[in-house]
Amino acid sequence: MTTPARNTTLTSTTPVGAPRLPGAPAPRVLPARPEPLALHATDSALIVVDMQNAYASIGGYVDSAGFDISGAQGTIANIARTIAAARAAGMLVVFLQNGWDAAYVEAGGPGSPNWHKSNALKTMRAKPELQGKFLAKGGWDYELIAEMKPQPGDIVVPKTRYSGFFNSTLDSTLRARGIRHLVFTGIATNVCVESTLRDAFHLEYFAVMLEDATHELGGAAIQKASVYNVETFFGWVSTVDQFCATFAPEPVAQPVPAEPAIA
Ligand SMILES: NC(=O)N/C=C\C(=O)O
Repeated sequence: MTTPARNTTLTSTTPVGAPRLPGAPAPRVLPARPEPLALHATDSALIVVDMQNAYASIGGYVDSAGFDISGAQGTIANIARTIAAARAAGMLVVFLQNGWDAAYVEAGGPGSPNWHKSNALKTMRAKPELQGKFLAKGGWDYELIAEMKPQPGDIVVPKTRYSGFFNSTLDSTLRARGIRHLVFTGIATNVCVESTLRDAFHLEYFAVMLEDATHELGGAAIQKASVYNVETFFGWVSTVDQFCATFAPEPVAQPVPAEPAIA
């Protein structure tokens, strides 16, 4: 089977974005593929997906289940930069946090596909000595990593399935604040990031993924496929540098000193 060629023909330089009221201030324009995105810090949210020990730390769930997260350190640094830029610009920061109650009632039993597909649950069933360790509320694995502790003004949304919109407060939290654009970062690109971003598309949000602030589960080809899906079907793709440059503080105009009077 051949990999489909990257669709490079349907690009444009005209920015797109949510409609604005007449008289609204000019938006910032984020360079993105396939088109630049016009957005304000105040009608946008940075979504940080599942930056928990389970997904980003050695000894956490995905590492223990055999996935390669050796590239996660670079992703962590890039997300930390993005969070700092978003907070400085006054953009809402939302942390998604994946997992279940300590008794795993929220995970579902054999009647739930989640019980069969969750590699956390499967790994714990295969190794009973790990039972209770992965993604259980109150445990280290469930915690957000040290580099990404929420600050006052940030919002944490717990979730029990891959999509952050499923059975959660995410949609109402965003709508109540007039948010129309979502900037996606986190782990994993091809699972919880893409699932949440796809649902965002169906709920009429303009979603952009910062490709170097995400990390895949499954290898480089999987990252490429997910980026292709987002860019071609569900949203837009940009980078951390482009995001930080777009939302950098605007230079403040300095008063011009008066000419000395000639005697
Ligand atoms: N956060 C994620 O992308 N999670 C992926 C797999 C899992 O939670 O089992």
